[in-house]
Amino acid sequence: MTAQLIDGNALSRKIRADVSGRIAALKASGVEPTLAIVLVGDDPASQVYVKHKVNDSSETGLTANLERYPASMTEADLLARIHALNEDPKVHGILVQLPLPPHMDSHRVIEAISPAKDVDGFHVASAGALMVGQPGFWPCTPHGCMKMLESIGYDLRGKHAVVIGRSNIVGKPMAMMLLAKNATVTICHSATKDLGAITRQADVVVAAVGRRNILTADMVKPGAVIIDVGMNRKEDGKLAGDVDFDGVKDVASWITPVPGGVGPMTRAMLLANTLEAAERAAR
Ligand SMILES: NC(=O)C1=CN([C@@H]2O[C@H](COP(=O)(O)OP(=O)(O)OC[C@H]3O[C@@H](n4cnc5c(N)ncnc54)[C@H](OP(=O)(O)O)[C@@H]3O)[C@@H](O)[C@H]2O)C=CC1
Ligand SMILES: Nc1nc(=O)c2c([nH]1)NC[C@@H]1CN(c3ccc(C(=O)N[C@@H](CCC(=O)O)C(=O)O)cc3)C=[N+]21
Repeated sequence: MTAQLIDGNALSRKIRADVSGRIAALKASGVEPTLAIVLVGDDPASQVYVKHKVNDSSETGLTANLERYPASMTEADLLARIHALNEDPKVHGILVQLPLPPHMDSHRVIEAISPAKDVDGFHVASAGALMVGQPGFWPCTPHGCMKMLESIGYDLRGKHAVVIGRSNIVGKPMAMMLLAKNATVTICHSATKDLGAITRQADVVVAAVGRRNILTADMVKPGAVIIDVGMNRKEDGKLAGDVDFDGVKDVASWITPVPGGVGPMTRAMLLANTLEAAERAAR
């Protein structure tokens, strides 16, 4: 069996086109949807990601204001800047690129963002809203994964979904979203014993660890759907996910590639969340 590809580039293009149309409508009513992107320090990967986000924004008609600060910036100064952005009615979304320099407390920084502008969905209020099923911003990566499952018409009800990884920004919210769609959810992490015994029972596996080949063909039930969130650099500098793609594609029914899978979807959902923030502010 050879799995079909869930093409994140193609799906994100559709979502961006839809977002783009809604942005144009909002602009026609006099509102300029605006995202503030705050980058502290000079982490090379963060620079690349932020550049992507700025390009995505301008392509869809969103105004992205990139603010760059030196790694030496104090946490107090960053918090003051966030408070100013919270108060600024022209700014609808605030994204503070992670990781922050080690002398800063990321939790404290994220909690400073107004939940109404938390387009990353990282604030505790956003996490709580997701958990209890109230409206709020959903973290972009797991939300993008749900859109990918939706795009293949996959009905999660009663299915066993296994999430590998339990971070606050990917694994845990992913599990909540799958649960909300009536899947039976298992969350695995670094203390999980015999990961393969669990993943072999899965109808859907979401791998979000950050380690290559965490999921190999022998760990996959024939016909399973595989979502690969991982982003790793190979020795040759190329990107690879957490899944042994070449092996698993012969067992799975659907699989997401890396690159061109979850990554572009994460970026599309950021645009969608920012538009949503602007639409709410306009109401
Ligand atoms: N494509 C995209 O848009 C995005 C991709 N990513 C990528 O996704 C990956 C995960 O990101 P993130 O959630 O932030 O990472 P974290 O490092 O915060 O979390 C990794 C998780 O993997 C678990 N883990 C580690 N080793 C194992 C193991 N051997 N078996 C099972 N579980 C294990 C950890 O367990 P424990 O909790 O016990 O330590 C932890 O819960 C990374 O590669 C990251 O680059 C992230 C965000 C967006
Ligand atoms: N506040 C904050 N919000 C984030 O959402 C956030 C963050 N900080 N810090 C870092 C992680 C990582 N992340 C990615 C998003 C898209 C791709 C992506 O588009 N990847 C492309 C390839 C990009 C390339 O070529 O390097 C792909 O998979 O096809 C990757 C990684 C968002 N993150």
